[in-house]
Amino acid sequence: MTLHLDDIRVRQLGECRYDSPFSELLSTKQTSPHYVAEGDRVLLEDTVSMLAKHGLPPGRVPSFEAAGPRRKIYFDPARVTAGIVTCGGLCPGLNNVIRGLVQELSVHYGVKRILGFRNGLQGLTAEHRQDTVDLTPDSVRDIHNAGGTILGSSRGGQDADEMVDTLVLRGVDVMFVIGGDGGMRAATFLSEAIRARGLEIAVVGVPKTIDNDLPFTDQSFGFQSAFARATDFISSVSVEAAASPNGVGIVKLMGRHSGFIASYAALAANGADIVLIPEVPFALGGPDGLLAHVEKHVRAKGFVVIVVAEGAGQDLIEQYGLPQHNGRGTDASGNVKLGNIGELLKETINAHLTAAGLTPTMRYLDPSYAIRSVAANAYDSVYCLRLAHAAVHAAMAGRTEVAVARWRRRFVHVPLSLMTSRRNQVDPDGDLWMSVLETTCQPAEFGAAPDRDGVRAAVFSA
Ligand SMILES: Nc1ncnc2c1ncn2[C@@H]1O[C@H](COP(=O)(O)OP(=O)(O)OP(=O)(O)O)[C@@H](O)[C@H]1O
Ligand SMILES: O=P(O)(O)OC[C@H]1O[C@](O)(CO)[C@@H](O)[C@@H]1O
Ligand SMILES: [Mg+2]
Repeated sequence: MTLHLDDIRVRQLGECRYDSPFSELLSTKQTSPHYVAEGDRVLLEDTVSMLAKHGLPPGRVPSFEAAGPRRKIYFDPARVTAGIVTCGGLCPGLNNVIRGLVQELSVHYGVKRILGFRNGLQGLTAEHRQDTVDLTPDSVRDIHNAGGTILGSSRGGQDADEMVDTLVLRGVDVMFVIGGDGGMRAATFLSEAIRARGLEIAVVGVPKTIDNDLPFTDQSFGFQSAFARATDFISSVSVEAAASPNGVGIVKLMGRHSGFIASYAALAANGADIVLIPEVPFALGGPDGLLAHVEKHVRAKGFVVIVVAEGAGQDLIEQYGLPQHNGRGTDASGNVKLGNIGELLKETINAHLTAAGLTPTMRYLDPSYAIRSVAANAYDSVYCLRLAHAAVHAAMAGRTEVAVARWRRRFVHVPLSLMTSRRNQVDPDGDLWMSVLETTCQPAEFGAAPDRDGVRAAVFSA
């Protein structure tokens, strides 16, 4: 996907006429290696060859608006009501973001009224719109020590116009939507409905997802905490497998379409022999297939450790005739329900090794929600706080239809439409997957996987 400068421009509600509480602090600031001045921009691409390909002068090269406080702001803080909602699956750091938003809005900008909408976007429906929580620095003081979200979250569709009615009826001027790809999509539709009515309500997204499947952000918040927890399960399974006759350790980790958690956790544990992700199709049978490799490991060292992302090998489930493990339909948000690749691996490996005279000891763990319900670690806590600060600055400066993100280590404004324009996935030709291959010593491909080219084309055409 080729992006041009105009695709990356951020919408602004109007001229910034009020002095920002940060104007004095900003008076001497200019771009340095550690700061991007508000008039400067952050490059989309970061290699010489990618920049050269544009053949454009620096001012025309695709770049993001820098996040951060402005000298002048759009809203008069004394008259602002802010709204906050968390939606989709849980993610470490949701409470940290809520706390950061509330503190920044109250303490620095002097915003008096902050409404927390409950249970995701459901909280913005007509039925639930009055059931809000008043958020104050006192009420959020200790929430960052816990996982989950004090506001609750949910999946399921809502009508954009009904949500706009809620914002109008509750007097919300700036709305913060903390969500994943679905949440960012919903925020986009909400913004469009606001624009269609000519309302001056800023919508700012804070992208979250443990899957790290959102584009234009180095890593989504909570991802590090989640994969750190996942690492513990790989270590446990490795210990068990190594101590068992013909031990087979399998850990199935979240990651519907993107194998980042499986890849990073496997690198962190540095004990996996095989990592399977949705982006790299694989074959089970045949001389180079997965089963033959599993057997090789068990014969050579007595055990094998496999880390599998839940979205890996979905094409195999039907093919291997295990209908009980097939996915069925979609969830309330329209996300595809996946088949259980962990169960398929367990059954086929068990059958294969038994037939080969190596009756296995199966050690299978599916930590599932255990990795995303944890509190944010120290890294994510800092990250969440800084994202929250950036989101408040953006909203108060009248930026809208925008998400805040960290891009190439700088905080930037990304148009919401870009946040949902494609999915972030592990590139089988990229350096992360290369590190996985270097670490596990697994082959680049297991056998002649069905539709390898089709899967790759669909994933990496973006
Ligand atoms: N295309 C869409 N249009 C309008 N609303 C949507 C759309 N997709 C998702 N949403 C809404 O956004 C909310 C969150 O979406 P979803 O449940 O997919 O989680 P998410 O934000 O993608 O987070 P995660 O993937 O981390 O669990 C849901 O309430 C859902 O109805
Ligand atoms: O059961 P739920 O809440 O739909 O969550 C499961 C899904 O959510 C995700 O963690 C994304 O939030 C996926 O990796 C996972 O499949
Ligand atoms: Mg999602």
